[in-house]
Amino acid sequence: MTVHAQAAPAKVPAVRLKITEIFHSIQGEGLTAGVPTVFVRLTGCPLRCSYCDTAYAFTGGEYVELPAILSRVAAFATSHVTVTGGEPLAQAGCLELLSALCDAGHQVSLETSGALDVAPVDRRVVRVLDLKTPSSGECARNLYANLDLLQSGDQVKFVLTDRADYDWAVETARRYDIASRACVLFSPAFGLLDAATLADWMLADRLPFRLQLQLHKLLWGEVPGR
Ligand SMILES: C[S@@+](CC[C@H](N)C(=O)[O-])C[C@H]1O[C@@H](n2cnc3c(N)ncnc32)[C@H](O)[C@@H]1O
Ligand SMILES: Nc1nc2[nH]cc(C(=O)O)c2c(=O)[nH]1
Ligand code: SF4
Ligand SMILES: [Mg+2]
Repeated sequence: MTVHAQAAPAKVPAVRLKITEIFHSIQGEGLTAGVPTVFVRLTGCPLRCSYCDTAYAFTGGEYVELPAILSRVAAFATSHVTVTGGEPLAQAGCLELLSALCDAGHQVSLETSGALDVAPVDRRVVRVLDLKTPSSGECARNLYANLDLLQSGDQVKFVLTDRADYDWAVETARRYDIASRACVLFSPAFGLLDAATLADWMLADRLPFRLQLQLHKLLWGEVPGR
């Protein structure tokens, strides 16, 4: 009897993502501020917001395969995980990463600029959607169709630099009735808009939105990996 050599199974290339850093910190933003969290920061962003505090993630980074990312995250033994960047959705493998983190039992959130479609994001992930304000210089990139995809627990964030941004954010939140779909966060651009001034504007206008300060910067200043 002739024995035929079996063809080796085709090798499926492992998903790999370009990573700037994976670190353990206190969640500084959004509804879980204060909760110990692991951050996975993906490299690269197609936007250039004027105030961006993470320009060091635009370039560089190292490719890491998905299983290695999962074990680096697991090593921190922490339930909450935030995938951020750069713009995480700019890498196709981000979708698989998000699902794999959920499958591993983590409570996962995604920080995204709102410029890319969130439709394919795993339903188990909390979406923190930034709507870029005029002073960011990237307002034209906002994908408003994303607002129709928000689910309970999701958050919409406006980072504000001045009064014109504030007025625009109030009007935009009203026009799209965002508060009925998600928690609305108003955050001062760090060092550019005084937080107390923003708080006074919000109180004067009786806004039912949440003031968000970047807790990690109050704790440690503006340093990478925090
Ligand atoms: C660095 S971005 C990464 C995720 C995504 N690219 C985005 O813009 O949402 C994470 C969050 O930090 C916010 N952020 C960046 N620079 C900031 C600053 N100087 N002050 C306050 N928030 C800032 C962004 O608006 C965004 O909500
Ligand atoms: N501590 C801490 N909390 C954060 N929440 C969102 C962050 C981000 O850069 O997306 C961030 C960050 O960079 N550090
Ligand atoms: S989208 Fe996010 S990472 Fe990109 S420039 Fe704007 S704030 Fe920075
Ligand atoms: Mg940050």
